[in-house]
Amino acid sequence: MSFITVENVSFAYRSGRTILDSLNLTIEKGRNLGIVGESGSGKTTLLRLLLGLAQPSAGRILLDGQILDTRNRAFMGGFRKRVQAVFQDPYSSLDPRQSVFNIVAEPLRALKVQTDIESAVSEALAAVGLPADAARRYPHEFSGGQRQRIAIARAIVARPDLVLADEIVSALDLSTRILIVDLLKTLSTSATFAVVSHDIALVALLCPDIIILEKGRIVESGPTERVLKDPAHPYTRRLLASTPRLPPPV
Ligand SMILES: Nc1ncnc2c1ncn2[C@@H]1O[C@H](COP(=O)(O)OP(=O)(O)OP(=O)(O)O)[C@@H](O)[C@H]1O
Repeated sequence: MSFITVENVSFAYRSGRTILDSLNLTIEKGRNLGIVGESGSGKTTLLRLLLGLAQPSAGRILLDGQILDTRNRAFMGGFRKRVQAVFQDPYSSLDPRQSVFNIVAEPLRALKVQTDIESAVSEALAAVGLPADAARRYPHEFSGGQRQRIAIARAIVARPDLVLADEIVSALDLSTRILIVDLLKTLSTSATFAVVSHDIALVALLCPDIIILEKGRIVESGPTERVLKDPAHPYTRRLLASTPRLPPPV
């Protein structure tokens, strides 16, 4: 069974315009999903729905067959432990007044996860390649790439099944991007990632499956290798044409 199922999901903000239009997709455990589309196509809005930060205007999202209902507090407690997120900007996403230990420990405390917090934080920091003494320091002492590692440590510390990653390397320089992509590849053995990006090349490195969003609609989806080799939709072809160089197939 799919871990996440999105069934006929539409979404409009209060202003009324439809932002997502009848989306259907599934996320299988162990198969990272790339979500690609131009600016404004609705990628972040879709992630907000998948995170339970907003409720679809129509349709439904299922987690292991159970409806994601943001008003169901009992369900949301378990859901938040299983689905975590990392956002684009490693500068604004970390509270500058909190130590790295407190930042990484936050989901464990908020979700009341029964675990040894000290060792869970050390394990998460080690998993993202940061030294143990990073825990005592503060975000401003770290580079952009290291901050993104801290944000990733926070996302994985409660051992979620799914991590939603929204343009998480776009604020970083090229060499740091490559290191973070390598890290996500390694972490993909223990969590599934849904990766939002403008960058098809990056998605190709990480995600066996892809959806292409245009103006809130999925215009193409399937195995990334197939979509890249033989794009069926003109919008996908345009996106591919604007990608300078593609890596070898996944
Ligand atoms: N809070 C909001 N109220 C009204 N409209 C919004 C709101 N947030 C986003 N939108 C609109 O929803 C559409 C989709 O935005 P979204 O951020 O999901 O796109 P995106 O594909 O993630 O874009 P980008 O790549 O630039 O981040 C845009 O037209 C945007 O203007």
